[in-house]
Amino acid sequence: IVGGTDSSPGEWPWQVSLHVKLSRQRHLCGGSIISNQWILTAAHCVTSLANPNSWRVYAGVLKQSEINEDTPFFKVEEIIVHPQYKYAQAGYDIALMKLAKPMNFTDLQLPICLPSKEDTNIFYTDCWVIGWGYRKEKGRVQDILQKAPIPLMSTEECQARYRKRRIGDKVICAGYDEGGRDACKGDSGGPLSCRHEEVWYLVGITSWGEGCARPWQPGVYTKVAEYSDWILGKTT
Ligand SMILES: Cc1c(O)cccc1C(=O)Nc1cccc2ccc(C(=N)N)cc12
Repeated sequence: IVGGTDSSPGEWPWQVSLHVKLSRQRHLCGGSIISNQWILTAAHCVTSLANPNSWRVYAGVLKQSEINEDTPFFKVEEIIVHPQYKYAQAGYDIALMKLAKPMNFTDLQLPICLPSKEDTNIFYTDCWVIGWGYRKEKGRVQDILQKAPIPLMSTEECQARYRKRRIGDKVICAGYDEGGRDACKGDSGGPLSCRHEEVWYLVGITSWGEGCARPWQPGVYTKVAEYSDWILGKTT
């Protein structure tokens, strides 16, 4: 996250850290708890490593430094990538991870609500992007989970800023024209969370952007409301 601040314990209980363990282990992406056995993330996070056994899901953590060989994690039983995904900029950047065992919910690990597909007309005004990603383009993974408030942008405004790209209706953009606050590499797969009438909704999944926090280059997020049928079809 560029231009963010430290989160507090339990502030974002649906945020998970997705680690890959090969010879070494490291944080690759964020993800969101949507039920006791399912994590929603970005397809571009998992296509690099489709083998479920290489992944470790850490829930209820605030700092990466909390994670060591003794820290409990969830194994992944199954990874489902959207069938139309090719690469992030082309959309469909969404994937599901099924945990090998259902998790117990605690104050530090809880699910976030999915928006209903009809809610495409709610205008969210209290949205935040979170993650352990870079604080600048040539950065590195951060220790303390960062948060930043980000205003949503209309598809027309977003298309006007990304003239060389096709900004479809299955993505949602968020950012500041003056730049300075945005998601970045390492935040991918994490939630764009919006609070509406005291309830938090998973409005977007961090997907891509031209650089990070550049003026006139907003962040592009998978619009979760457009995938509720797909998600429910795969998880129920
Ligand atoms: C290509 C690249 C890097 O190599 C390092 C850092 C950023 C980038 C980059 O251009 N964009 C990005 C690469 C990977 C994930 C990203 C996630 C979010 C955003 C965002 N701005 N909301 C930009 C990303």
